[in-house]
Amino acid sequence: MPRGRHKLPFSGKQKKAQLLQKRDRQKQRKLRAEDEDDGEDERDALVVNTFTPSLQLLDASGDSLAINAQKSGSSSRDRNRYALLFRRETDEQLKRRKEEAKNELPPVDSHKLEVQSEDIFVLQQFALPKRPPWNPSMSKAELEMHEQRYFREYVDMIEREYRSLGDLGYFELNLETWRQLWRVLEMSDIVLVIADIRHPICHFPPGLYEYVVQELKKDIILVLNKVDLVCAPLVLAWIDYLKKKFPRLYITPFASYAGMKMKKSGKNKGRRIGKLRMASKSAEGLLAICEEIVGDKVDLSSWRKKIEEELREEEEDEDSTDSDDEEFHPLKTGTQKLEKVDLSYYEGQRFKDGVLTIGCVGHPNVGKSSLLNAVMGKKVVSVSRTPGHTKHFQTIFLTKTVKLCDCPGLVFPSIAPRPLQVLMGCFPIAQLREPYSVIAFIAERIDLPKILNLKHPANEDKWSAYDICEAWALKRGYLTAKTGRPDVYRAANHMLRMALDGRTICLAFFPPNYLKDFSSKWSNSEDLKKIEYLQCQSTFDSDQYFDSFDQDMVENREKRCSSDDEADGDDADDADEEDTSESDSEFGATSNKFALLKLLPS
Ligand SMILES: Nc1nc2c(ncn2[C@@H]2O[C@H](COP(=O)(O)OP(=O)(O)OP(=O)(O)O)[C@@H](O)[C@H]2O)c(=O)[nH]1
Repeated sequence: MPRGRHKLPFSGKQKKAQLLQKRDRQKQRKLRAEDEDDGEDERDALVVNTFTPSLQLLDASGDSLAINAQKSGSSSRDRNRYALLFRRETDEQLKRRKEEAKNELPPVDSHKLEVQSEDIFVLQQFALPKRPPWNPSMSKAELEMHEQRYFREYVDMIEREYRSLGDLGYFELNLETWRQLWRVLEMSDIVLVIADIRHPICHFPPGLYEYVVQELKKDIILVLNKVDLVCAPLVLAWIDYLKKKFPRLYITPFASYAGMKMKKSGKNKGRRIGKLRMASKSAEGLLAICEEIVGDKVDLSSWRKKIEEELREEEEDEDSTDSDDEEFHPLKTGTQKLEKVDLSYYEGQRFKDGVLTIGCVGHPNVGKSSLLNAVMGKKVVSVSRTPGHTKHFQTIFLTKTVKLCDCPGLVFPSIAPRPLQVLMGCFPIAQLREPYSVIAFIAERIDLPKILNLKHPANEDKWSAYDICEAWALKRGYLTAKTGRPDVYRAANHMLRMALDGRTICLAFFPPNYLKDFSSKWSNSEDLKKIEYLQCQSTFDSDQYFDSFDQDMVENREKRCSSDDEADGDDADDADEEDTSESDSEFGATSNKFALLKLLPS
């Protein structure tokens, strides 16, 4: 036992009392989850109570909502300060949305999936609060006051300006988190914006691009992550759209889990089973862009060596039957050849000490931490399904000359509809008070009853979001303990987690004209193979996927979910559990049927 720590005497009676209390707490928690309304109230009370003085800056109106706040302990470092913080919705808004979820859904319309940047981001000049000017003579307290005043004005202005433009979505109200972004932007030589390929433009504020390129005069790379979740033509279409729209942007597709799942037998035997390994092909694409940007200013040979070693190892693992595989060259997605930007003004500080600093920024849950792990080839930062998991920026040396910096996710102001923001991972599902409108949002765009093979609870043809939840609750056997009715809240929650995960329910958006140009432009493109290679790296087994195309996939998923459920529990906190590298490994193979079959949503 460490010196100075003595075990306190603890009687059997006390132990019994403690166990009874624990059981009581568990019972209460279960009841709350069963009772929809009570559960929601409790969740709100919980998060609001965790406010700390540092967050009360924005809480004067009493309608802010802190997400993922940790309980303050006696520790002097208060972790609450890094909680996601959003404006709370009113009870009327929630009530109205709940009622609307009972309305009949319109027919599924694939054209609703085509979106452009302007649909989401307006008022580019206010894309983010920029660090206000300061000078070294300011004291720490003065600086903080100055930043707080500036930030309060920024928030007021955003709310004022957006009022006439449409519904302002959730956006980050926690100054501490924006400070983290400022710090990462300042220290980075290259800014890596990570976006989820299912809705890339929703994760990429044009104002951030302008700020980094024009004001900070730094290079910016957009990483389209999770490409294993969508079909390859869609990845190409997004790259094309984004390149045209943002000429100075470098873009690279990425699959953080491409190298994760290792087979125990067959073609990949000998792999490090269940362990995370480098997403080498994706990392190679990223390296190629960094080499183009830094030229001879930083020696990136150690990074290249690391990737080549990994590739060699992979090659050795490959069976001779793979010899017909084409040689892989990363997709060239550099910027259009434009004049080089004048970098002289910060050239002195650039690549400090011969080190390239790459800052990973982006919305919560887009996979920033996973990308870091995938580039490193091992688990160096923790990953979670719950948005807002990363609370403080972290730096990691990839090699002696390359430093990676993981910034906490934060939500930029936009007019993205709130249900979409939930699906983008900006708002933790466990904290939702009203999940039905998000189900409606999905069901208006993809055929949920068909995907989940649902039977209408009243044997009708027309569905409402509520019917879908009820049908899923019945299918899964989710019943409330009190009344034995279908537990629609729990069913909705479960479906939303599947949608976030993206394998069974995958709502992916398209760039303008994608549907029109699909056959002529995207489905036959020569670059498709390069994307497919990333998607299927190491583990692709076509038989496996084509055979299991039908309902099996949903059924298998369901089976896995039922066993998950015991671990999941009904409690909102469950979503906070960290994904272990073991559980992540299930992403190894591309498991979205649409991704592999190049299907369009029906
Ligand atoms: N299918 C798939 N899922 C991924 C990929 N990368 C990340 N994910 C999943 O996305 C979720 C979020 O990943 P994180 O790496 O924690 O995301 P983050 O951006 O660091 O999140 P914050 O901590 O909220 O800022 C996790 O459930 C990951 O398993 C990928 O390439 N493919």
